[in-house]
Amino acid sequence: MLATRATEPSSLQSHPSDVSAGAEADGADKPRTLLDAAKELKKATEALDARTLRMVKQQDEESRVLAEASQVQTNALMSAAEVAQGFRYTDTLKTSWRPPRYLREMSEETRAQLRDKWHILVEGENIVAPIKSFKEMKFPPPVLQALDEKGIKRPTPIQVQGIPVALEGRDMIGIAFTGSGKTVTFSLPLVMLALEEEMKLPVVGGEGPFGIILCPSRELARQTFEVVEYFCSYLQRGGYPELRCILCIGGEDKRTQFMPILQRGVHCIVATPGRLSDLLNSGKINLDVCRYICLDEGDRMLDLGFDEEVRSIMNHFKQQRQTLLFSATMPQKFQDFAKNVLVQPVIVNVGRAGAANLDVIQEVEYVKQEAKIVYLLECLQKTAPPVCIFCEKKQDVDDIHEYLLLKGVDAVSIHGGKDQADRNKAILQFKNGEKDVLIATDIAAKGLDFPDIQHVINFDMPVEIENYVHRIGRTGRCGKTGVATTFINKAVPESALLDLKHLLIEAQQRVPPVLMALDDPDEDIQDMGGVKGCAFCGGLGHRITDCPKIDKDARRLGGARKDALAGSGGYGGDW
Ligand SMILES: Nc1ncnc2c1ncn2[C@@H]1O[C@H](COP(=O)(O)OP(=O)(O)OP(=O)(O)O)[C@@H](O)[C@H]1O
Repeated sequence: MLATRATEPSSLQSHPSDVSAGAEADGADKPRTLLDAAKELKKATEALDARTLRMVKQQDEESRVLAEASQVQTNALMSAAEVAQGFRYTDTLKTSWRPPRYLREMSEETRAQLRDKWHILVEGENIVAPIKSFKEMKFPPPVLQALDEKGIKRPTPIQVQGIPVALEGRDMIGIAFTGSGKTVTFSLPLVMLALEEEMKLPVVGGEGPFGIILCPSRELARQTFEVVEYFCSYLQRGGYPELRCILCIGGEDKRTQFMPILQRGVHCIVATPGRLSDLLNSGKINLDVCRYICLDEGDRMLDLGFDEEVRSIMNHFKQQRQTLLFSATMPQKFQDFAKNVLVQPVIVNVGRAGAANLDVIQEVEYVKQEAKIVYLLECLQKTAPPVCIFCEKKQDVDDIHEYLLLKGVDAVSIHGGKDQADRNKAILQFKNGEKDVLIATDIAAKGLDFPDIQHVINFDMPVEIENYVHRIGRTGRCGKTGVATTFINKAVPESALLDLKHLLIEAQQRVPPVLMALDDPDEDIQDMGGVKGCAFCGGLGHRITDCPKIDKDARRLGGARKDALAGSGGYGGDW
């Protein structure tokens, strides 16, 4: 019995079996005594204890770091009154929308099979069946026509499940690859809610909105606003009532922006958090009848300095609202925390949150710092335009822009330091195909839908792997393929390189020798407590205790929030 038990730990650890092999070699003809077996067992147990202790310590430390880091995010989704009173809504909101009868009667087993077919993972209770066509989602004819004319014939997996969940009024966390059609998933239910309200009782001056969509950048807000307006305009042309939408973003004149519309009553608002929060606090807009809020790039919104603004917006709700969070990157633990504040939420997940879009061919090249700008020109030859170049620093954006113009490349650039008119013009020219190359900071990395980008070049590797996923996601959108090239060198922190290595492995891409040679984190630690990689940012090459993002948050919580972020050339306030 003792001898059998002694062999168990040795299969888990290399040391004990080495010892045992050594013992056999030393005295091959000596019989193994019970004392030998007991010694081996002791050694193996000690090694096992040390490993368990290390893992327990790591898990404790992770829970502590995570609890601190996530406090800001969770509270941001509740109003001050709700937090103070410990008040929770328990029932989900109801809408008049119902799926077709045959879907209502569909067995759980068939629902699960359909979800498997589309690679959709769901979590939550009483989840509506996935619906394979927009017609069966019961959109009115003008909406179906609008979709069709945009080339949107069949729903993508996130739409198949996400749209019915949102139409039913459920709180939701939607996670799907970049370019997989999340915007339509949260915009159409808002339009339908506004239409239903308007048809019940027409909006009067000063009233509304019924729903808001928050976006982390002005450019993304404008793009989403255009999508919402597009559907509303088709409805009106099709004989339905006018639905009025406004875009509330910084850097533009408020009066011309929307004052005349507010005087007539507004149905939908698309906004950046800073500007909307200002307008609410100054009493120009109210959320008295509002019952829908969607945070696009929800995780980024709450961890990049918008938490105060989001919380301040939440304070203006007078009733229960439907809350939706969408992103391509939403670490497991963020989902766990969001689940605590949403009301019976449904999580709809297509692919691992934070995974790269598989339609993007990812190439990584070692380029010395001083050679990067010259090599960039060669790299631009890889594909036809349009091409996006991303940099961490505003200064690099300006330098590359100047260099490419000198070399005769038709390029435009944007970053947070440019004035809004220049930013709008650059985006418009690039979207229209008038310019071949856009050079940008992460300001353009999230959510922007440029048609048919062929190639994304990362002039430098972002420290946060999520930014990498969003950047390369500007290409390979909605079923098309694209290429992403990333320059790396000694200046890139090892944790970023490790995250990149594991992301490439996951996406079955070629891993260059320089990344292959990196020492991986301990395997036990890599996949521990049911969390693969970092619980906070989703990076696969490090744990939360070494997360580069938490460092930034710590600085932020220390009071230097906007400055620290503004310096990065990326986020910061309402940009
Ligand atoms: N069902 C569909 N069929 C074809 N094209 C679609 C469909 N749904 C959306 N699209 C188009 O796909 C493109 C990408 O959609 P969208 O911008 O919503 O992606 P996303 O998932 O929000 O990406 P990101 O994570 O980068 O924000 C858009 O041009 C959109 O019009």
